[in-house]
Amino acid sequence: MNATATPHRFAPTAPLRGTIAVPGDKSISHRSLLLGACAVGETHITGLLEGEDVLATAAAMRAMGADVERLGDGEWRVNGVGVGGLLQPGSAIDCGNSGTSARLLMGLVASHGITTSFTGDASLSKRPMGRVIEPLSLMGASFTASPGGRFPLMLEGAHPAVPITYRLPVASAQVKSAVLLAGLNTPGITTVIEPVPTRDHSERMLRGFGAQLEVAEEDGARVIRLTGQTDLRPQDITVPGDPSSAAFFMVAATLVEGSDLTIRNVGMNPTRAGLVGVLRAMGANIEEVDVREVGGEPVADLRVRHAPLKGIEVDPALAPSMIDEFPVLFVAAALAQGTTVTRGLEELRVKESDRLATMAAALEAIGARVEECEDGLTIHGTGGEPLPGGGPVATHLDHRIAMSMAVAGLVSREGVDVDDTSPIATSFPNFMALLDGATR
Ligand SMILES: O=C(O)C1=C[C@@H](OP(=O)(O)O)[C@@H](O)[C@H](O)C1
Ligand SMILES: C=C(OP(=O)(O)O)C(=O)O
Repeated sequence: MNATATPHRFAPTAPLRGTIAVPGDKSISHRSLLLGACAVGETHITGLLEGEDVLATAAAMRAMGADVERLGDGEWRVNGVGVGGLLQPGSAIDCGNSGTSARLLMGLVASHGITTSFTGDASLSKRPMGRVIEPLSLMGASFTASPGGRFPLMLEGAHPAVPITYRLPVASAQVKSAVLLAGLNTPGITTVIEPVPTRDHSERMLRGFGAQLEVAEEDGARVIRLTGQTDLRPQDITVPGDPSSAAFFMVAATLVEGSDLTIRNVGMNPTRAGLVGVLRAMGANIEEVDVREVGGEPVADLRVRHAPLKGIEVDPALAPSMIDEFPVLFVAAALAQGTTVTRGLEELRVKESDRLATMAAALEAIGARVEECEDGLTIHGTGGEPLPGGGPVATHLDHRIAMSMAVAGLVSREGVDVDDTSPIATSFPNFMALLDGATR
């Protein structure tokens, strides 16, 4: 457990009602700062997620010469240094708990004449970095990593870097984005081949910033070609609400009887929205109201009313479009009628915690019936009966485990003790306040 752990008991509550808005999308927030820093002139951002992960990216961009300023709630201004203009930071780049900061920043630094070390917390220091070290080494960067290709590590950027064609061996938007960001300051064309599509915010935003980027469908794969060393134009960015944060409220309102909750302004990019379809297939009542486009991303208000769920087999092909939502889906499955089977989720083992093992242990600790296999969980639901509850459940510095088990507490008999809620601040600082407000 974390030295400054903040335990909390989540007890059964009143139904979730009214209207809430979740904070800005974490992936888009990181990228707004990174790309804003690579443009010349002023990028203006509204709705930026002010979670610890994104603040780590903001601090890194400042340390490398960008002028990054908070103007108000979620409103930020970035005066960039231009493509290739990043400076040597004065000290190590601390990525905290954030895999996205770690991998995207390594990509950016890899094609600059910068030598710097990267550090992170105990969770990030266990996560694999070999997946970005490999392509960035092919581009000419050199690395001295901790055993197993882990943090802390030292990166010596290549200047000039070498353009590569890289086929992603793992479905990861972070690896794709690391190579593309390295490609920004690399002469020639950097190509990423993506056999399994992952979130496409980097491609959308690079285009929005004026990068020369083309996406083609070739032999069943997405092929992304970026021409390096062209200027980026500063942008006005409106960050939509994070569907991965909305997920906790979608599941909570579905499970708690009597709930009728509207979640405003949720990003519905098809590469992110897998959970909505899966919950609907289980019987959830989720209505998309006022579907619109905000800042180049589809957005909707979601009205979620309580509905009984039934277990299903989740198509493994959906995994990338809901990769961060599985912990809370497991909670929904634990309350469904019948069995839910998930497979193809080996990536969950290398997130902030091993999310298959952590969720299996946490759900079992509160009385759910779960079987864990190498790449998924099989969960036998209660058919709507509350789970017994109990704990304390171990969250292992993983915000999504903490929030998922908070939702489980709402539909338990005794409540659920979560050993540490402090990691919630990495992605959803006002989670507890929104939950209190919606259940009052
Ligand atoms: O690119 C991104 O912003 C992210 C990609 C995903 O990670 P992987 O690329 O490791 O799948 C996701 O789990 C993470 O929360 C954010
Ligand atoms: C996996 C996650 O984030 P990251 O990889 O940025 O730590 C997440 O937010 O669930």
